[in-house]
Formats: sequence, C-alpha cells, structure tokens
Amino acid sequence: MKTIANQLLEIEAVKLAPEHPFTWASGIKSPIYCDNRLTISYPSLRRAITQALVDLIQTNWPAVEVIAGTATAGIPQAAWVAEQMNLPLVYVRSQPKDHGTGRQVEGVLPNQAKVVLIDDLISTGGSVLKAAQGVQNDGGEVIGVAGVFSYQLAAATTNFAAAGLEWATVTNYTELIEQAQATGLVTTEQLATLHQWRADPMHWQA
Ligand SMILES: O=P(O)(O)OC[C@H]1O[C@H](OP(=O)(O)OP(=O)(O)O)[C@H](O)[C@@H]1O
Ligand SMILES: O=C(O)c1cc(=O)[nH]c(=O)[nH]1
Repeated sequence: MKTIANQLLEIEAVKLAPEHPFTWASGIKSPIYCDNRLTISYPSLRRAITQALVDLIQTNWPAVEVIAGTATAGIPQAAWVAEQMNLPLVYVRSQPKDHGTGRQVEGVLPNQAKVVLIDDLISTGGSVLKAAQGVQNDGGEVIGVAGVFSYQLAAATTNFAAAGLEWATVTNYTELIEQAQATGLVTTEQLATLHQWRADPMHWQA
C-alpha cells in the first residue's frame, strides 16, 4: 500500500519554490508548501486519509463525542471522519462571525462534550490552537488534535505543550522527505535548501 506521504507527492500537493518562498499562516517564509486541500478531489486518497485519521482518533482519543473541523481546510476532512465514526460534526471559524449569530463554532456543541479537532496541516499549531480556544470558550472539552501532516517544528511542540493539548498526525515532514528521496522527486540541490531551511525555519531566507 502506498503511504499517504507518497500519495501527497504523486498528486503534486507538495510544492518547492526556494526562489519565491511561500508565506505561511504564521508569517514564516518557506521554500516548501504542502497543499493538502488538493486531496479532497481524489476520492481514494481522501478515503485513505479519512481511515488513517479515524484509526488515529480511535487509538488516542476513544472517548471522543464530537468531531470538529478547523476552517477552512480542516472542514471537509472532519466531515468525512465524523461520517465514518457516526459522530456529530461542528466546524470552527478562525474568529467569531461578525454578523448573523456571531458564532465561532458552527453546529451543535453540547456543554462539556469531548471534542477532537481536525486540521489538514500543522506548522506552528497556531491556527488549530486558536480553534481549540474557540471550542473551549463555547463549553467544549478538547481532548486531542488530529492532523493530516506536520512539519514537526519545535514551535508546534512548544505551543501544544503550553496549551496542554495532545496531538498526532497521519504523516509528517520526515516521511515526506524520505519518500521524495526514495522516488527521486527531489534533487540534491533542493534537499540542501530544505535541510538549510529546516535547521532554522523562523529565520531562513531565500
Ligand atoms: O499550524 P499553523 O502555523 O497555524 O499553520 C497551519 C494552518 O495554515 C493553513 O491554513 P490557512 O491559514 O492557510 O487557511 P485555510 O485553512 O483557510 O486554507 C492550514 O490549513 C493550517 O490550518
Ligand atoms: O503554515 C502554513 O500556512 C501552511 C504550510 C503548508 O505547507 N501548507 C499549508 O497549507 N499551509
């Protein structure tokens, strides 16, 4: 069976552009971008990711009562996971809506419900931790965060620890680079750039 990391490479979700760095949600400039949003257009891959997330959740947080998706990229994946686990779904906006109901969490979130939050990708963890705060403000108890991919940045480890939240992902940067090397999808020059970036992602410059 092909790994999820391998399939992300196959659908060209992973982009390298050292000369024109990507700006991430956190403001980090990076030579690499993983666009997991593309996976929603591939039924067999999205099913494989859904199954992997379900396995992760059942192993780590079997007491889960509600699945939450982080807006926007976490929402479709969270919906498929909730469907497969036959659990209620909510989604969490990056900030409360400034009109209408003014809600940040959409859907029905019973008080003290045990929630697992899903995001498509974790860099610093800032986005999903903000969503976790939204769930907690709304009376939910976040028991874990499940992501599709993590860059395994030290900042994420620090931020999740500070928030007191457990997290796990289906795949990560180490696996991705291993697969990219094994399949000859990165050149020696690109690998050198990636190693340089990875050594100090906060201060890397093209
Ligand atoms: O761990 P972080 O440092 O917060 O970065 C990762 C976040 O960035 C991306 O979202 P983006 O802000 O691009 O929004 P989107 O989901 O609406 O595409 C991604 O979907 C994660 O939510
Ligand atoms: O940190 C981010 O904003 C980010 C990085 C990445 O590789 N892919 C993505 O969708 N967002």
